Amino acid sequence: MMNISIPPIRREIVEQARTYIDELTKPPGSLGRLEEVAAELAGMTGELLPRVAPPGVLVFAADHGVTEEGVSAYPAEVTAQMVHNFANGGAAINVFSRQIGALLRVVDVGVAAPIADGRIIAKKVRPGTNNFAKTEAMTPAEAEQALRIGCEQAGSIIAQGARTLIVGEMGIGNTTAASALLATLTDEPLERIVGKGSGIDEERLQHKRDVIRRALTLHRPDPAKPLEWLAKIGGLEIAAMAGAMLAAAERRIPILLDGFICTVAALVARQFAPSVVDYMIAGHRSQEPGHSIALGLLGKEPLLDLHMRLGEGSGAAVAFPLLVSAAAMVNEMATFASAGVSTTGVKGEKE
Ligand SMILES: Cc1cc2ncn([C@H]3O[C@H](COP(=O)(O)O)[C@@H](O)[C@H]3O)c2cc1C
Ligand SMILES: O=C(O)c1cccnc1
Repeated sequence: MMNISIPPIRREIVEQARTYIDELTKPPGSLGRLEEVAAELAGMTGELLPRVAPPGVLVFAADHGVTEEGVSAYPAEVTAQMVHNFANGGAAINVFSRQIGALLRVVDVGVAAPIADGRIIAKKVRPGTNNFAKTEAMTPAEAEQALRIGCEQAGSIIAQGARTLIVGEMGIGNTTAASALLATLTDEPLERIVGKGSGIDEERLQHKRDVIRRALTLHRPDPAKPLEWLAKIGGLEIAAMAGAMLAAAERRIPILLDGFICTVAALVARQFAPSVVDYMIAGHRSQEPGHSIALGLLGKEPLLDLHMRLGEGSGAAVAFPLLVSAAAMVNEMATFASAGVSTTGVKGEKE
């Protein structure tokens, strides 16, 4: 098994940051959630004055055998087609990555079709998973290999200078895998967990739930055995995403979460090392209904709710400028003392 060692959050730095933030030239608490985010970033990085840029964006791509059950609005070929689109810079995550000055890498961990493009990192564990409605998606060894690839890619983008990690995905059918994983972590019924993903109609949605129900009955997956759990009903990109998050937390690098699939990958990471959650900030709330359930399990309140439902890391990338604002506030604002601003309000009216 993997050897994961995550340092604890620096609680004393969180406290120091809170005290310092109250000394900045503003009524205490008036920058709201940004103040909390700044203190959290300080505790994660161990720096009273944290820096979050540049962000590193890792997009992991893989295919899902379960697509043969007709669970997505799009054919499985779209995964490979979108990988080429990523290489050419034309996808949403390319646009938002450029906007935020991110280091962006796209990694093939299991696309079914051959990808021969020097701009895509070639780490194919296998060409897509098996249909988990019929058999195990992959072997535990393959799940572990994908996890390790995620770890390595995060380690390398961080070594390249990334100070925040955003993890995205591309994989037609992956809302089915993510929903199946989530269903084993909660008592919520499939009616509340499983959504329309890329946009299926009501009839196909019923079918998607049936497929997941069948798979859960077949495999009886146990999240307490995370590699087997991932192997039975997971996905290669989901495993790689979880691995990347674990590696970021090991290096005190804040993780900015994207939507449904990313948040389920965060829950997967937690099954390997619970304290990884301390290094996560939820970027946004996706429209996929299971996302709110997954966020609830993680205990995270998202920064944004823009009615997005894309994945790729897009929601996290759009939320990233809020981390920049939080860090800039502590790095650049004057204190009452340095600016010569009076801290004493009218008696009884301060705060
Ligand atoms: C063109 C296109 C671009 C995407 N980018 C992300 N996804 C998102 O949709 C897929 C999951 O939805 P489902 O489980 O319904 O297949 C994933 O690839 C996810 O990243 C896309 C989907 C499409 C069609
Ligand atoms: O929230 C997500 O990550 C998501 C939702 C729908 C389709 N693909 C991804």
